[in-house]
Amino acid sequence: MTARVEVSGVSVELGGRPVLRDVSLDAKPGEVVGIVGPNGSGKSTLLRAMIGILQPSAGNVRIDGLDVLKTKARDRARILAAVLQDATGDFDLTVQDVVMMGRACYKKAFERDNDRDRTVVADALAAVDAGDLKDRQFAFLSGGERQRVLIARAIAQQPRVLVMDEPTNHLDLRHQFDALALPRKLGVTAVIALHDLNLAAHYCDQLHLLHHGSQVRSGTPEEVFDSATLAEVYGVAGVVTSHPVTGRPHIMLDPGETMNK
Ligand SMILES: Nc1ncnc2c1ncn2[C@@H]1O[C@H](COP(=O)(O)OP(=O)(O)OP(=O)(O)O)[C@@H](O)[C@H]1O
Repeated sequence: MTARVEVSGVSVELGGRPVLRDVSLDAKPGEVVGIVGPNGSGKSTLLRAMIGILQPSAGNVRIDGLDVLKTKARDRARILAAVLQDATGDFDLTVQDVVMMGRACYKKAFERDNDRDRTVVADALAAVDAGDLKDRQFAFLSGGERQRVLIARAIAQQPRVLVMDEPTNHLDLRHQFDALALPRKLGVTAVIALHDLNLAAHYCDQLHLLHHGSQVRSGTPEEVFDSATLAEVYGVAGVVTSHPVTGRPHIMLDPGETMNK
């Protein structure tokens, strides 16, 4: 099941300072939306505001018309799941237990896990190629293994919308591709913060480029990326070409030519 996501005029102040100003996006059901921008531009803040961890000073977030920020956490968790940056936690739990936490939003307090929960958890682990990790202690996993398990926990919520902050962190190449292909495979709408602009261009239907908390470009990858924008926002020299195999926009950077030289 999938959903429309509408972010309208969201602004956030942190420590008495505006860190996000008037950000809007509209994702049609099943779309993959990328949030890009340099360090500190407000990507994580936007995602945190979208999932109700941060209270925006203005604006609202709607999923199929439902005001996410006014929805009870438990109801919200059935609709929207998140994988946040380095939310590794030092759980003294097995991998299966951690992923089972994703089922909590469907249960009453102290309700036992049932066969359906176990099937959903096994499927979620298989979706991130982590089935063989299920009995391992979460705390002793490698960074990439942990990241995949946390993605599995989000999948186990069976959400309509998946919000992911740098999901490719710690992942090897194949698992990066798998993680970004996952929303389409599951048929959910996704909003994903990404640093790798080529991955963003490949996997996202629409991109929103943040700079100093403002939304400076929005549109398809073709519309958002050009040499002038790379120079202005990232301070790097590069050309935007077409990927010879996929035909998607592909950025070729000249690392020797940063604008800070
Ligand atoms: N609790 C806070 N109090 C004050 N300022 C904060 C707080 N949390 C974040 N900020 C600031 O808000 C700005 C946006 O941070 P945010 O984490 O959203 O950026 P980002 O685009 O996700 O960056 P990165 O690419 O480094 O992950 C930064 O300048 C950051 O220092």
